[in-house]
Amino acid sequence: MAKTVVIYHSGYGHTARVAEFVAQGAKAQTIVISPEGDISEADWATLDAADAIIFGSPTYMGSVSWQFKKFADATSKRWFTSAWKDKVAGGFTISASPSGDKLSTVQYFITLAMQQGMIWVGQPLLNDGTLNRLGSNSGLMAQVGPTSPAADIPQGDLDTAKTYGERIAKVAETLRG
Ligand SMILES: Cc1cc2nc3c(=O)[nH]c(=O)nc-3n(C[C@H](O)[C@H](O)[C@H](O)COP(=O)(O)O)c2cc1C
Repeated sequence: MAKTVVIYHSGYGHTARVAEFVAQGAKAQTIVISPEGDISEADWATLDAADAIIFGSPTYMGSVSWQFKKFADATSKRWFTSAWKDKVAGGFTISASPSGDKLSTVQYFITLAMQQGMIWVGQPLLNDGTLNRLGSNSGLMAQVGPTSPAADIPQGDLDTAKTYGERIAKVAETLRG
């Protein structure tokens, strides 16, 4: 079975809740980027051994959090040896505003994946008002108001997250052959 890993940073628990559902769908192991923007050597080894990596970050000021960016910069060591080439990639974000410039965050994930020679998987679900409510096809987006706790993230967004995880795991399995 293909090995899928979800790696994310979450400042206040919202991204963590979405990550839970993505990981459930993908039957993935999760790695949490610390408040200092770090992961352990064992976590790096887990990522290196993965067939698929799914990136997650809240949208902060129209991009990934600085902790996620610190992790992304640290992946440059993998870039030098094309170590992550041909791994499957995906990404998810959450923000408070309906748009909130989440697309910039997803596009950053795509750039990171392309720099690493990975194979990006988008979000093909049509917006039916519940699933893919936000109508994002580039990657997974969720949204909940600025004063709402993670428990208030709409179930449709979480179901979409699960479906996205399932899709990435399926693509990874297919490519693995
Ligand atoms: C520093 C900071 C910057 C933020 N910038 C944005 C933003 O650009 N757009 C937006 O819609 N929400 C923004 N938010 C709201 C967060 O995206 C939102 O609360 C998200 O659910 C937080 O996820 P987390 O709990 O995983 O950190 C910002 C929040 C913080 C703390």
